[in-house]
Amino acid sequence: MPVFRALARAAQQTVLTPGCGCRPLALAVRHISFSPRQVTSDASFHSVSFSETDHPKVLITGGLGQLGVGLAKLLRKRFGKNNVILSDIRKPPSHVFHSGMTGPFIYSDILDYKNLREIVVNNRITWLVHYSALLSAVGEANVSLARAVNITGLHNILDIAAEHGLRLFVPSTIGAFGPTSPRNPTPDLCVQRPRTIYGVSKVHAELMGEYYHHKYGLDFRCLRYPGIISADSQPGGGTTDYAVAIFHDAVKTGKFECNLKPDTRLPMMYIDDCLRATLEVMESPAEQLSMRTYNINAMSFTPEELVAEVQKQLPDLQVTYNIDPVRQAIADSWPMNFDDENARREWGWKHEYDLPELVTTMLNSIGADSRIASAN
Ligand SMILES: NC(=O)c1ccc[n+]([C@@H]2O[C@H](COP(=O)([O-])OP(=O)(O)OC[C@H]3O[C@@H](n4cnc5c(N)ncnc54)[C@H](O)[C@@H]3O)[C@@H](O)[C@H]2O)c1
Ligand SMILES: C[C@@H](O)[C@H](N)C(=O)O
Repeated sequence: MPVFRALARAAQQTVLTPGCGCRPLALAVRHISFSPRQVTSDASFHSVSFSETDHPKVLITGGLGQLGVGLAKLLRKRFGKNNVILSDIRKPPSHVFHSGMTGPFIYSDILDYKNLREIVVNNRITWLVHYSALLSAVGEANVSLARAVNITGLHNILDIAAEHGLRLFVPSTIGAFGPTSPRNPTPDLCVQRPRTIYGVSKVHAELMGEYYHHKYGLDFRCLRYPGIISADSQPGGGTTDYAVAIFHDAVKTGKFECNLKPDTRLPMMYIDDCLRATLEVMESPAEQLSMRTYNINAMSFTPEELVAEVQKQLPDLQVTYNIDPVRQAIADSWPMNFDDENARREWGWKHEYDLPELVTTMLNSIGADSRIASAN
């Protein structure tokens, strides 16, 4: 048996404790002995091949967060509902779980390497969208968990993707930049010295993905998302969450308490643009991509500019400010405007929602939802 297959087999026997990610020795053994390039170049090991015309079989990790269900919906429309598997460690709401309506959901902890591999093999996965993460504010409140999920979890994902020849999407963020980066605008390539565990883990993800691409040929693709604004799903504990909360509070109570200063400028995007960008970069021919990590942007605003736009439609909205020092310090270190000209030029990125369009869409959607709720 060739040495690399013996090593790969030994690697397969390394089982990580679910939810723990704290067995450095086991990890070290796997990472020293396991070489994705050797395994993927072994045709008998990497036995399943797909023709160009096959639909991808997609696994989304961390799929019950703000973005995953929306992405699954978009991809299922495109590739068929059974070709997109949503996974998470949380219990799915019934409309997500009942596959007759939507598509498959399974439990998957990204810290459990063996379970991840089983899912990829048993379902013949070809694309992996890795959404599991702890966001900026939650990460600062629980650094060791953020380190495990965002860094150890990413290592598992990279190895699985390289081992099975997957196309891998990992989102990065405006939070991958820090106070020494140019902030207005922030280009794709510049100093990246973030001051949060979230930002550090995302720079690590960008660099590891690019390294695996160059060293092992991994088809790694990454977009740095701005703050994402959605009506149907709640944000998971980030610095930009205020820009979602304002719409719900404005419709339900007519009052909003903002946790960032009125002049804090951050790049933002409506969820439909974000998910479409993700599909577009995943479908782009490799020769169109001169880089593996791109900034994308749509708009940039401050709380007071957002409030003014919402008040055009809800003039009675009352806003107060009660600053959260943790979130404010994070926001003050992040880009104010994002330069995404490489994405626009190379693979045709174009946003559809600007600030007025965003506000109208959010208020219509939340207003309609609450009218339906009160009628019921
Ligand atoms: N939402 C945004 O504004 C935004 C902006 C930039 C980048 N991103 C990135 O996009 C991705 C998705 O973001 P989101 O807003 O949906 O995040 P979210 O916090 O709403 O959801 C993350 C999901 O990860 C899951 N998760 C946590 N630990 C896990 C584990 N051990 N195994 C499997 N799943 C686990 C959680 O249960 C949760 O459902 C993240 O990587 C995030 O960094 C999001
Ligand atoms: C910007 C993004 O990464 C996330 N919404 C956060 O604030 O943490």
